This record gives sequence, C-alpha cells and structure tokens, in this order.
Amino acid sequence: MLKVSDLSVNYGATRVVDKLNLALGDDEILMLVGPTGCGKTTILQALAGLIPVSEGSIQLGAWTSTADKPLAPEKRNVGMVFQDFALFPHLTVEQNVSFRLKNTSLADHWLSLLGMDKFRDTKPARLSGGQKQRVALARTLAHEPAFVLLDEPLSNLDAALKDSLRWEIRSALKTAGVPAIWVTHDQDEALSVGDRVGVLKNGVLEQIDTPEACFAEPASRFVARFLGEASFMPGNLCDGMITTEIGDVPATPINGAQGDVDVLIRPDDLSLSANNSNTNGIIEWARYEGGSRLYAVAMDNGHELKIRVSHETAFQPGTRVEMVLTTTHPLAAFNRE
Ligand SMILES: Nc1ncnc2c1ncn2[C@@H]1O[C@H](COP(=O)(O)OP(=O)(O)OP(=O)(O)O)[C@@H](O)[C@H]1O
Repeated sequence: MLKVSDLSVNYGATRVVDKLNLALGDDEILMLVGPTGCGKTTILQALAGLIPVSEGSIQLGAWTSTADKPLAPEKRNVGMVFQDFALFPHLTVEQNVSFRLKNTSLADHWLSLLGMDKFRDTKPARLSGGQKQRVALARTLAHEPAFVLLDEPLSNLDAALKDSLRWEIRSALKTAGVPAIWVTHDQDEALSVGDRVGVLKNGVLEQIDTPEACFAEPASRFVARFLGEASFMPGNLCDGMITTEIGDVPATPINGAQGDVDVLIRPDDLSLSANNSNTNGIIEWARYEGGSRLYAVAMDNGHELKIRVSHETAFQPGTRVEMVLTTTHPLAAFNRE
C-alpha cells in the first residue's frame, strides 16, 4: 500500500500542495485531475523524490520518506511515464526497454504484452506516438517498480489512439499489480480508467472517491463542474425528494443540504420536446456532437440548463421547448448559495 500523509510542498513562500492524504491499494489506479497550475505535477515530483517536501510523509512497504529524512529517488523504486515518452533516441526499442535491466526476460514479456515485439530493432524516431508510449510503458514495467506515476501519458496522441491506448495502459498496470497515480486533463479518461478519482483545487484534494461517487455525489460545486457539464436549478428538498418547477426527483443531499437547495442536473437527466403548449424555455445554442446534440436552454425562470439528446432531435436556436426532469436516480442537492 502507498500511503501519503499530510504531504505539503512549498515553492518559496507559496504553498503549492497542502496536506495531501491518500492511501492506494496494491493494484489501484488513482486518476488525479484539476485545473492547470493546481499542483498535479508537483505531487508526482514529490512522490518520486525529485523535489523536497515541506511537511508530511510518504510510505510504501518497508520505506518511509519524510520532510526531515527524505529517501533518495533511486531508492523509491518508482516508475515514471511522461507525455513526451523520454526514450533514448540512439537506442533501439529493445535496448531502451532493457537499459540497466538485470533480467531481460522482463523486457521480452512487456514488449510482447504491449504488442511491440516486431519493433525490437527499430529506433524511436521511426515509431508513432502510440508506439513510443507503449515502449516507454514497457520500459517502466520491466523494471518492476513498486509504484508508477504517469504524467499525462496520452496528451500528445490523437483522440482515436487515446481512447484505445488508455485501456491498454490500464490493463498493463493491472497485470503488473502496482499502485499508480495518473495525471490527466481529460475528464472522460479520469472517470473511465480510474479505480478512484482525486480532484485537486489550489493544491488541496477536494474529493477522492470512486468515479461514480465523484460524478453523482460531488463534494462541492467545483467538483461537479470539473467532471462534466453541470447545471443547477433551485428546488426544495424534503423527506429525500426534491421538488422543482420541472419535475420531482429523489435527492442525495450534499453536506446535509435541506429545504431550499440547488439541484445538480447533468445533460442526461432531462427530456426535451417542442411544439406543445407547456414550453418552459428557449434554445440558446446547439452543438452537434456526431451521435448526439448538446443544447443550452434558457429557462423562463432565468436559469440555463444543458441537455444532451440523440442527433436525430434537431432544433434551431430560438425554438421554444419543454424541459422535464425525467431521471429516477437521486440527484445531488447543494445548500442554496
Ligand atoms: N520550480 C517551481 N518554482 C516555483 N513555482 C513552481 C515551480 N514549479 C511549479 N510551480 C508553481 O506551482 C504551481 C503548481 O504547478 P504544477 O506544475 O504542479 O501544476 P499542474 O497542476 O501540474 O499544472 P498543469 O495542469 O498546467 O500541468 C503552479 O502555480 C506553478 O506555477
């Protein structure tokens, strides 16, 4: 288990990471997300021992590293995967993966598992981005790291490749059976790949939980907005049900919310229809997404809601529509601000 306790990092007088606490199981993948500059890379660097920490401890198996007694980076047995792959350009794929490796059968194992066998004698310059990242991952895992840190490993790759490679990386990490912390800017990636998601804001972990809990029961409006389209509507919460102008739904009260609340509405919690006498809003804008369309609807009560529907439902901006809350699952309710 990787255990991080009250870890803080200062750059000069500025605190960049503030009392980070987390514990990762033996093969658990934590996705770390947050706005630019919130401290994600700093956390990875601190865990790897590349920068000094100001307070707190990091513990893994038999070793502990503290601010007073830091453990040298080479003694932590950490594997790192970067967005720019960091391969040696003058070495072949096999030489890159086997570099400083005592047991080269592990290089064979991971090259084969990641489908890179046929590129063993190729130099990195002749590989695609996805292939380079597979080599970088094979090199990391062949060294049998005690834990793996991934800093936006897919951000230099195109969308289609990202989608498939994220599963390959997840599967390889699970096969290796090591804890991993994976920094990403991509909310879909965080929710779909992680066993848990950690959402950072200004160096503080706002929430660390399963993807489902972070999405459906966000600890704050910030987390709600960060992990996907989030609209809010006023409602009244009583006996576990929220009453709103556009329908009644079961509630998950956040921080003991009661009475006058704002309910978190995701674009798939609503239904949309036009050409009837019950319209309650007007389409502001429409975004075509291929298989679906996202609409922003200005409600007559002054709030804006976003809704995602099939691409077959095509309305022009300016169309009057009826929006109804149709979900049967509980929606998060926040105390009215
Ligand atoms: N060497 C440094 N000296 C001083 N400040 C730094 C240093 N490195 C980073 N910072 C500051 O620390 C804060 C956190 O930076 P960090 O790179 O960890 O953010 P991040 O969440 O990884 O951002 P991004 O998503 O843009 O990569 C930022 O305000 C940054 O300007």
